[in-house]
Amino acid sequence: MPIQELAIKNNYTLCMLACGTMGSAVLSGVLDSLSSAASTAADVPVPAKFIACVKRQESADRITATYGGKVEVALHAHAKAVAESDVVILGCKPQLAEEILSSKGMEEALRGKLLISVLAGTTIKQIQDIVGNDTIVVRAMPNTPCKIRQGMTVISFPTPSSPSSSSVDLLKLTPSPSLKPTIQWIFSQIGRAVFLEEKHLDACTALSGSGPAFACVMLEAMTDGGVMMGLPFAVAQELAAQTMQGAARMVLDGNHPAQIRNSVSTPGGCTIGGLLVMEDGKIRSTIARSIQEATNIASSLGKKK
Ligand SMILES: NC(=O)C1=CN([C@@H]2O[C@H](COP(=O)(O)OP(=O)(O)OC[C@H]3O[C@@H](n4cnc5c(N)ncnc54)[C@H](OP(=O)(O)O)[C@@H]3O)[C@@H](O)[C@H]2O)C=CC1
Ligand SMILES: O=C(O)[C@@H]1CCC=N1
Repeated sequence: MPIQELAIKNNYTLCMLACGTMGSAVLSGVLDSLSSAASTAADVPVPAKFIACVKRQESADRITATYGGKVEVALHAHAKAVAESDVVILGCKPQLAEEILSSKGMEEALRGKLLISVLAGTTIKQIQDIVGNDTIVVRAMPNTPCKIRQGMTVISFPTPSSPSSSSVDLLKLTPSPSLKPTIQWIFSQIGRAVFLEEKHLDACTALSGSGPAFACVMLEAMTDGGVMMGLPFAVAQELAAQTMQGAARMVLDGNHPAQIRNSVSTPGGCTIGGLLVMEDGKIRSTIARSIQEATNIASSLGKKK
């Protein structure tokens, strides 16, 4: 069967090849969704067995303590774990991808498999060049709220517009559209998932991948303001977090953020006073430029130093 026609069967084995912060977030969210009755769509393949690959004993112990018997841990025999799997999520640091993917037996183990890379700044072409033409490679950019099933993931398939490759023909390696529901199932169990062209992934890495960190700076600053004005810390933090969540949900429900801002701003009132101070501090360009800077850095993360 040509690799482009790869189809994943139900009750497949999912391997987290490097299961740190992001790998564990995805794993936790998927396991949580499987344990809730409403999660499983009738005709989409779902995983039934899970393997987590890590390097250090303390990480193996952490995974065993967190997931118990639901997840098998592979400490050294990573190629064997991959060989026993159908779908592999690569979750290592970008600079370790080459070492891990070209380790002994890995190319053979990955043959005929679906490899989903969550690595920042590392292109499908770069990964495909390491693993060869017998593995389907797609990219996904999730974020840490996947852990509580409130994540945002952007998924990219190889397409003719992906950066071109010298040694592999990505057009020939464009997987069958029938794989999309399988991949979308994983990431839509743990939040929202959208497909976008790979050329957008560095910006998505900055906006939604790094975004929880940016949002938390804003949240901490709002909390500090409340504490400064005499609120107990825990109360201030709860108010800040719930307020950010509420405003974000209104936007996701279709309200325009400018409209929300206007509706809160009573003429001559306290909100407009606070907003003007924010504008004096150039908060908008500071935040937008942070995304710009993070995008630029993301685009360089997969490059050899
Ligand atoms: N953190 C985030 O919010 C996001 C991260 N990403 C991407 O996810 C990837 C991982 O990031 P993150 O989870 O934060 O990193 P972590 O450092 O938390 O996890 C990296 C994992 O790699 C494992 N590892 C290291 N060497 C090997 C090896 N030789 N074989 C197998 N596993 C190995 C480590 O094992 P051990 O624990 O034993 O050391 C660790 O579990 C990065 O490429 C990043 O760009 C993408 C979106 C968001
Ligand atoms: O900071 C990083 O490089 C990774 C990618 C997105 C979030 N964390």
